[in-house]
Formats: sequence, structure tokens, C-alpha cells
Amino acid sequence: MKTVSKNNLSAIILAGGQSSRMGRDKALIPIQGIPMLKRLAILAQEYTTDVYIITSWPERYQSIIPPDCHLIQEICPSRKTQGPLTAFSQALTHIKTPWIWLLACDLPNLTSPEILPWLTYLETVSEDAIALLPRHPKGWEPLCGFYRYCCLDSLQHFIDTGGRSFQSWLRQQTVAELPMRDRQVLLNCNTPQEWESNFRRLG
Ligand SMILES: Nc1nc2c(ncn2[C@@H]2O[C@H](COP(=O)(O)OP(=O)(O)OP(=O)(O)O)[C@@H](O)[C@H]2O)c(=O)[nH]1
Ligand SMILES: [Mg+2]
Repeated sequence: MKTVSKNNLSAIILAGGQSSRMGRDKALIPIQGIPMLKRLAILAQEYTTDVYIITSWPERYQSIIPPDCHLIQEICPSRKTQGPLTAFSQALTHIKTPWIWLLACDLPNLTSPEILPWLTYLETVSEDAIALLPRHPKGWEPLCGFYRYCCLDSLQHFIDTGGRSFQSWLRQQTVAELPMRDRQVLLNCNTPQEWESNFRRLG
């Protein structure tokens, strides 16, 4: 089956959240002894040579990520982080490929067998769709899916006019649905309680 080639895909991992509900940096929590961010970067490198991590604190991750992975310093004019949508738009300006795989840093259940079919779906997305994303009852799952590079113009306009919400932006766009065999893949871990009940066994 035809899948999108490595040359046509980059990955962006968002690693600039406050982890306020967790109370410690989620990106550094170990899964099978490997910090979550590093594990995800290594996984993404199986599918693309261009893996970018955007964060306000690159020095914190420099020593743990694979050497050929690019760290992008997020620009925060008011010294406050601006949220995932703005971080995504900043990272997109570094990209040269037609497709971008966007990932949160806290996806402990994401593994290779899930991903290969996704790259096959990418080849079938209609030209008018700007993204291929899992759906959930209230909208789209924006932080584990694929975007066309050409979405940058509309995203920039949305942000310039005050928009900050992925859901609101995506409601204005044509999006294709990424079918999920197992929705557990999308479970992220935001609190110590979620970590204890869903992921501790993986640590
Ligand atoms: N680069 C960047 N990433 C962000 C920003 N805000 C959130 N993220 C990332 O987006 C993903 C989802 O964010 P959340 O799960 O809400 O994480 P969070 O904001 O760190 O957590 P809380 O403070 O508890 O809401 C995680 O990978 C975060 O690191 C931001 O301002 N900049
Ligand atoms: Mg989360």
C-alpha cells in the first residue's frame, strides 16, 4: 500500500506547556526509562528525518533528545507562553515539507504499529482538506494528527485576528477524519492521578 514518503513529512512536537496540573514537566516523565519527549522524538524519526521540538526552554531538553532532532526556541514577546496553536504556527515557519505530523509531548500509548496505517490514509486525503485528524465527540483531536503546510496562511490570519483555540480554527476548515483502531493511543496524561491509573505500569 502506498504511504507518504519520508521526504514529504516533518514532525513537530509541542513541548512548551506549563504542566501545571501534573506539577512537574511532563516531557521528562520516563516511559520504560526514557523521558516521554525523547521516546516520541525517536518514534517520529522512524517516519521522517525532520523532527522539530518547539519549546520556550530548549536548554532543558538539549541533552536528552536525539542529536539530529531540531529544537526551536519559541518566541514569547510577553515572556508568557502563548499556547499550542501559536507554538504550532511558529514551528510551521521552519518546515519545508507538504505534510506535518503534529504531536503533543504527552502521548505515552503511541507506538509504531498504530502509525503505519495513518501514513497510508495521508495519501488519500482530498486536496481541499487542510488536516487529517482523529475525531472526538466535541470536535477534533488536534495534537496527534497531520496538517498540510499550506494551512499556515489561514492559521496566521486566525492568530492575527486574536484566535488561540485549535477547535475554533479547525471549525472554519475542511478536515478529513483519521480513523483510529484504538482510541487509547490518544490518551495523554495531564495529572498525577491519570499517570497513576493509566501509565505508571509503563514507567
Ligand atoms: N511549545 C508550546 N507547547 C505547548 C504550549 N502549551 C501547551 N503546549 C503543549 O501542548 C501539549 C498539550 O498541552 P497540555 O496537555 O494542556 O499541557 P500543559 O499546558 O503543559 O498542561 P497544563 O498546564 O496542566 O494545562 C503538550 O505537549 C504541551 O507541552 C505552549 O505555549 N507552547
Ligand atoms: Mg495533555
